[in-house]
Amino acid sequence: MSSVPGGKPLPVRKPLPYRRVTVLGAAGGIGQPLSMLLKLNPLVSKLSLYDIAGTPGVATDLSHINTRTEVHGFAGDDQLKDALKDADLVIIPAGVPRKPGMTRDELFDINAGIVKKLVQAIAKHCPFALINMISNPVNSTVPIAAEVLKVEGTYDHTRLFGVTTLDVVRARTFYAKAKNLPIEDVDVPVVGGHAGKTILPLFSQATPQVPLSKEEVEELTRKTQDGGTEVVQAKAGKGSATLSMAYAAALFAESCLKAMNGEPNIIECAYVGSSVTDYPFFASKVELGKHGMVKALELGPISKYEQTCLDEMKDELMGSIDKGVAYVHNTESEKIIESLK
Ligand SMILES: NC(=O)c1ccc[n+]([C@@H]2O[C@H](COP(=O)([O-])OP(=O)(O)OC[C@H]3O[C@@H](n4cnc5c(N)ncnc54)[C@H](O)[C@@H]3O)[C@@H](O)[C@H]2O)c1
Ligand SMILES: O=C(O)C[C@H](O)C(=O)O
Repeated sequence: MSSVPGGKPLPVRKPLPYRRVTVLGAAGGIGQPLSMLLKLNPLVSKLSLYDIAGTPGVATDLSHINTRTEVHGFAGDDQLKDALKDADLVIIPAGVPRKPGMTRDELFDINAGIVKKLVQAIAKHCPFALINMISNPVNSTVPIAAEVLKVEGTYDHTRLFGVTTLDVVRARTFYAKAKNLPIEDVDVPVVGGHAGKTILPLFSQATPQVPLSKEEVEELTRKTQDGGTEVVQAKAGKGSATLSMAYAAALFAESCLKAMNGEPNIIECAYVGSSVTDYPFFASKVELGKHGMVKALELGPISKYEQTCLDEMKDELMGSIDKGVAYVHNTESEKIIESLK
């Protein structure tokens, strides 16, 4: 405590570490509300907002909010380098969203190129930053990012995360509602990946544990798996989940920052390179630390039904991973052939 002469002691706050967060795709449906939540987060000292256009406006708007976070807007290829400079954490919601009737995989052709280019820039300008990948199809965009980082020589699986927090947020909401539980006390791990049947909520490990019939488990699992599609249909051509996703991404980012700042026992579900299963990438609970993932946690005991779901996701999850890896290898080979012409 310090004090002014004759006055009350002034509280002395321990300064928070200086943390820089960059959002790539910040002018979009997720990017804008996510940037606002980050501007409200005292753990974020500097927020760099990047998009192909529109970010100076978003940044100026947010900069008038009286919180400690400094906000800067960057737009276009020429400013990508400055947007990434010294970033501790880069969040990527850049890319196109689904329309009704589409699968996430149908976004691959457009989003793969966007993600590749952005991750190449991260490798160059902030190689030690943690990456939170939101762009779909996450089951492929994370393997794409990993391969790009390998080509650039900066890959470390402990720094690359596919954001699957929205699946956890949905499973918590649906479970709490179905069983009339206090929602703030509820947790449900979600493992696998982030598309259709690769999304596997583990209700057998939900807390608090209340009995669920076979039908209830199947219904809650289906509802969680179809959560994204439900929003896409309700928005009827105007995009996919943006507000709940911004909330989920802000939660995950906050956990990354808390862990970076040395807070212990930070556990989140995320889609990461791990050896928890035979899949090279798999969503599971992970422990976060000062430099990213400390470890991916073992699955633990799961029910027979969950084991069947795990077995059934095999082709889809492996197919999406292989597709992402092949994309980088093919586009890199084409580049070499082109340069030899
Ligand atoms: N992981 C998840 O749980 C989850 C949840 C919801 C949405 N998503 C995905 O997030 C992505 C974004 O969704 P949205 O609703 O915000 O879409 P959107 O179209 O509203 O916004 C995307 C933004 O990305 C920008 N962009 C495009 N190319 C870019 C580039 N090269 N560099 C920087 N920015 C670029 C666009 O200009 C746009 O502002 C989609 O792929 C969507 O499927 C993932
Ligand atoms: O469903 C989508 O296309 C967006 C996102 O992956 C979601 O789960 O809401």
